[in-house]
Amino acid sequence: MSTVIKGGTIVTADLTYTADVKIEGETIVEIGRDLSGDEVLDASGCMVMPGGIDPHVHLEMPFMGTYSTDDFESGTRAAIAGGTTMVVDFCLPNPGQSLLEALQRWDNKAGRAHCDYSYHMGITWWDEQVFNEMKTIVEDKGINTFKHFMAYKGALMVQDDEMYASFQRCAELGAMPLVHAENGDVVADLSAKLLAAGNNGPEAHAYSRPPQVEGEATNRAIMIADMAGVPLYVVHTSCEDSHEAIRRARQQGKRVYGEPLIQHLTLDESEYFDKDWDHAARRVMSPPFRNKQHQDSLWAGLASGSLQVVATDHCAFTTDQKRTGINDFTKIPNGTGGLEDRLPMLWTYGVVTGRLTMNEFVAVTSTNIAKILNIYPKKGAILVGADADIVVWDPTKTKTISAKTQQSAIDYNVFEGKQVQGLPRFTLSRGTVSLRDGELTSKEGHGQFVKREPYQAVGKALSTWKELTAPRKIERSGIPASGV
Ligand SMILES: NC(=O)NCCC(=O)O
Ligand SMILES: [Zn+2]
Ligand SMILES: [Zn+2]
Repeated sequence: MSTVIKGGTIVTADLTYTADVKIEGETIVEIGRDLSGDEVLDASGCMVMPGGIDPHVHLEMPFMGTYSTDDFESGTRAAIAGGTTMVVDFCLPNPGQSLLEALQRWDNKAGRAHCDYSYHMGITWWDEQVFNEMKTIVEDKGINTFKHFMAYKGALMVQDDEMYASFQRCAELGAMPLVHAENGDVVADLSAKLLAAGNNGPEAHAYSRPPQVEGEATNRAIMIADMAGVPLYVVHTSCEDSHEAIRRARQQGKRVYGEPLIQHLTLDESEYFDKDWDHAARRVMSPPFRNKQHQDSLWAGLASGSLQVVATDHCAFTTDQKRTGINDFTKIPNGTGGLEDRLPMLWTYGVVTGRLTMNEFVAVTSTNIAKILNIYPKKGAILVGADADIVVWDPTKTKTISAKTQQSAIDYNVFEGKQVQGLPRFTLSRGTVSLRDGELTSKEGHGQFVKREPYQAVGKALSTWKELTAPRKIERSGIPASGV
């Protein structure tokens, strides 16, 4: 059975051209003019692009005494509806729990996925068992990224010595560390002071996490990664303070990547000042939304290449779950949704406004992260031999975002009322048409785990340089006799 996507404009991270795309089974087999096949999908007036890859989601995540409400079923259904064909979740062991045991738990949940998926493994505690299991995770389980939380003191947070040890282990294994970069000690202290002063509303969540806590932690993680000789990926980069650290590190030749979220690019801190408690609490996430200057910095980073990826950190809690923190902002579950809206929002606020080109759009929603995750060109590409993960994008199609029509299982949408221009006409997941003329046709359980190989090139370059520049003992002849 073959499918031909006909009459569209192929848009990749570096090329724009007119051609048809032929798919057999799960794979792109031909790109050219006047192709024929068993089924034809009309792409006239549309862009044919690699499906979106969201490298940062938390589906059914155990967090702050509850679980995020979107699971692998509803979350990946939302992904497909918005043109995203792969997500990367975070497997998070409980303190003291084996990484392999945690992985089993995540595998049990992910079997319901509508699109392909992978995991980052969380380093949430540290001892010899974790050190040993990291090797199995990389070499046998196909996971080459390890996440470290520098915030959430008393829960997921790791200390600097643990982070340094884990980063060195990543270097040995050809893996890459990720960081949630906020200074958790400062956040805890600011939170306690705000609460003691009676400042218990959702706006205090933002006050407790100023840009400095993110800038400091980003700098610290970058320096620790440099000393360990590993590349570093900084998740949810929300402000200039963190972006500046990443930009500077890259100018110095360090392999550091930054990931703004669609929420931080398009929503600002005024959301927390809303008189409606629910409105403000629904937008509580870490880091919090920032002001316009920080947003401008993130947009500039995407255009100039100092920031590489736009994600969602989709971690959706219902209003009822948010109300756990009604008298204490530190108990409001942290997280917002966005999986269905990432591509339409970025197209509308990025491409339609001229902040990004179409090719840059593809780069930051798909191709760059495929390269960073070491799955390119299987994913993130319109090339012969690549997986047929494709979005046929209609730039004239519009809608008003509303919780009433969304796939996500929660009862609101942080982008409620936003008019978007640019939506998928078709979404194909490994050759299967999963969204047809805007209607979902995807199947629960279609998604497969994507194995990721260790990093060869960057790992080798960094370890070679590290070895060349390592401190060496100076051999001396004629050492003077001791003066004693
Ligand atoms: N971001 C957020 O507030 N919740 C999800 C967990 C995390 O990424 O920190
Ligand atoms: Zn985080
Ligand atoms: Zn996250």
